[in-house]
Amino acid sequence: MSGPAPSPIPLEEAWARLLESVRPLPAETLPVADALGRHLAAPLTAAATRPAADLSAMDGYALSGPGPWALAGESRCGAPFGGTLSAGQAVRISTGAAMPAGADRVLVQEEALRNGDRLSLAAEPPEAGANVRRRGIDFERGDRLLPAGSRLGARQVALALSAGIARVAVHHAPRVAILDCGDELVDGSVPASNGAMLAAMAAGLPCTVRRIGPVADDAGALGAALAACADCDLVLTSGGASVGDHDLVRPALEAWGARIAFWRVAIRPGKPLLVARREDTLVLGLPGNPVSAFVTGFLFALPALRAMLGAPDPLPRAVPVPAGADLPPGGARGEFTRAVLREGRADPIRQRDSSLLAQLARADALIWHPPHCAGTKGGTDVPVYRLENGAIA
Ligand SMILES: Nc1nc2c(c(=O)[nH]1)N[C@H]1C(S)=C(S)[C@@H](COP(=O)(O)OP(=O)(O)OC[C@H]3O[C@@H](n4cnc5c(N)ncnc54)[C@H](O)[C@@H]3O)O[C@H]1N2
Ligand code: MOO
Repeated sequence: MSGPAPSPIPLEEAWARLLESVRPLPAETLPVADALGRHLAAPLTAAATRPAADLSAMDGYALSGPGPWALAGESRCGAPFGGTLSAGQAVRISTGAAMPAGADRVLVQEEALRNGDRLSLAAEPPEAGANVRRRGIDFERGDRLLPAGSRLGARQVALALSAGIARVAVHHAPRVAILDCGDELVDGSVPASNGAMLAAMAAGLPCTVRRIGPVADDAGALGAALAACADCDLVLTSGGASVGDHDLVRPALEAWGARIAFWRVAIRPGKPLLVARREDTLVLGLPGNPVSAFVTGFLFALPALRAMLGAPDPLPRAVPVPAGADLPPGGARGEFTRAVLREGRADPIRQRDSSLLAQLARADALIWHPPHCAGTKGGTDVPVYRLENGAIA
């Protein structure tokens, strides 16, 4: 790609082209507890039935037939009652303990009158099946529990372990390199905060991160830094992505043999975003302005990582939230306005300069204002991306 800078492409097109450029990484098999945050490479199928037997849902007495009853023993978790009850017999039972053969209901202990080994009712008799969890009501062995692509969070880890699954096939964790680019970062006159910020954003996902640089605005230095990233799945650069004389990321990528998928997106902040691929390495050239680096990291780098991890739906999701104030009509670029969520509204932050970290740090959402949209009255629902969790539930 050479000559004048191309026209920025719409956000939706940029997202589509990004997702075309990313494939889930190959699968590996891991112990379930080590697979936290990974996405399944194959469906999860129950290897056991849960509950494995009929269980009591309450502490009380398992009953056989009408009362009064004679106590015949106890069923505890891990120590079930071995015999079979006949009508007029009961056993003391704990929550989660196996129902004895011959019993069909549980009387909760608060509704029982006990006199030695004799048991009678203090209230209405329980109906047949009362307070019993039937075998297999959660799932049966062989049931399809989760489809391929599901993310293993805390609840899914618990489900897999409960279903008797010790190891799972998941997509590999991406290897990420993060490069800070700019002479002012090398000489220390500007702290290289973008790299640390992007590494912190990536840390919410399973991946390994290598920080490189700061790298000088110099074709040789950039080329050497990129060459050190050839084994990575994702390379994030920040800075040097625009059109100035010292914005060398694009030519350095081309010299390295990368193919540019697109450069420049019609969003503010974040217009200079560049996406390229070299063999199995995806490169996202993020703009240097800190808010631009954050917004493009949020909108493109986190989704790219999620897609590599095998997420079927890796893009952030907007939710409708009433705008806390009037918003002006949209321009040629769609605008991601930093906002503070307060009392169910998204209060826009007025300052738009993409270098302002103090405003970014107090924001907890982005309001999306599409290109050329009409002005919006305060109180009207607008699409809002929550910043926590990368806007993924
Ligand atoms: N003539 C034009 N100029 C600019 C355009 C344009 O279209 N035409 N686009 C503007 C937009 S929009 C953005 S955003 C910036 C992005 O520029 P670069 O990606 O080339 O970034 P730099 O020029 O290298 O740096 C910009 C700014 O950010 C600071 N920076 C850079 N890296 C870091 C880092 N790792 N940590 C903290 N801060 C960093 C750098 O010191 C600069 O202040 O271009 C506009 N210009
Ligand atoms: O797009 Mo730049 O990111 O506006 O400042």
